[in-house]
Amino acid sequence: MTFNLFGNLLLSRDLLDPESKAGSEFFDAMTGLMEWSGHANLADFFPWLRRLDLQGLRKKMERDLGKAMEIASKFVKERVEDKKVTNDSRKDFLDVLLEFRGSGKDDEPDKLSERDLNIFILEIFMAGSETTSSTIEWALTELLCNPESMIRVKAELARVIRANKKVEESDTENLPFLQAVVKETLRLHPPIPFLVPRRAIQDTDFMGYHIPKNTQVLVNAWAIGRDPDAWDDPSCFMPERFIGTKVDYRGQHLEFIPFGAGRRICAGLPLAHRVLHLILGSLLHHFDWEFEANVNPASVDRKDRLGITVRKSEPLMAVPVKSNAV
Ligand code: HEM
Repeated sequence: MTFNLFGNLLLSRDLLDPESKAGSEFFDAMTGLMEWSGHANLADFFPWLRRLDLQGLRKKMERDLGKAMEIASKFVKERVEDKKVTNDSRKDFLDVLLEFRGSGKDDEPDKLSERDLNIFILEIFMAGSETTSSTIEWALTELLCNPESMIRVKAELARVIRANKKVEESDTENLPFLQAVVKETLRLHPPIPFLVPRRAIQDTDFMGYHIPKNTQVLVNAWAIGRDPDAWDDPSCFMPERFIGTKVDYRGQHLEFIPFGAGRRICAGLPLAHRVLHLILGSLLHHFDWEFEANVNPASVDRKDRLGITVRKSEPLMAVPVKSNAV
């Protein structure tokens, strides 16, 4: 669902249209890219193995990256041709990239090269789609395992969203418990648990540790979100812990950094904030949810799977039932 959402936002394309061969090939190549780029690689521990590519990861990356770049490039070329013959005033993200004009001085180009355009497109899909869908999957899993929170969030939606109405972006500010559910999900299940790796640019002494120049440093946002010095009952799903506090994920509260903090904080945070509440709110408002037969809170799989993002190891199989509230 989020892949399709970004397809529409970036390219005005329905990428999961079963009729679209390019859409499904692009989806497969991007899914592969996300899988291989997050896979544990022996060469990271034993750099002399790099040339051998024992796990075949480089080969698979090159194959899927090549395919994804080729399809993205086709989408861009089609748009450039379309713009010559149509007078469509609608603007999506690709139009904005195509119309970008820089100073051409220092490091700023006068316009984006075809390669940069393709990389922008791939980066947004990689950074935005799995992170968002994994958060929604975990939120539903936690709510199904914690029926009191499920009842409370659905009651809030039924009260705030008028009958027969859809959830709108502008409703989010009136849904404090839904916001608390999203925060609590990201506290327990940050999709990028070690953020993006940093490299020390000089020898550094920090809190009694010596960090030599060029050391790769990982920030463990997962452990920070479960630190018992910062959180009561850290492993329990309790959205109400955020009610009445100002703690949020915009990089000001360092005990809670699922989007990172500082100058490299997630560039898509404002979009993710909107999309997460809109999708989760809509799914909860319009449907009641149940586990599939033979699954219950005690038996549901709660393991993580490592890729470029961390997501549920076994996909959640939940059953939607049309809600009586709407
Ligand atoms: C639940 C949703 C998301 C989460 C949890 C998330 C999390 C993150 C994290 C942890 C980082 C690295 C920050 C750091 O190392 O300090 C990051 C970077 C980034 N994210 Fe997100 N992200 C999400 C959604 C999105 C979306 C929807 C987009 C774009 C449409 C996006 C675009 C980016 C980009 C471009 C970067 C790189 C920024 C840079 O290096 O300057 N993200 N994100």
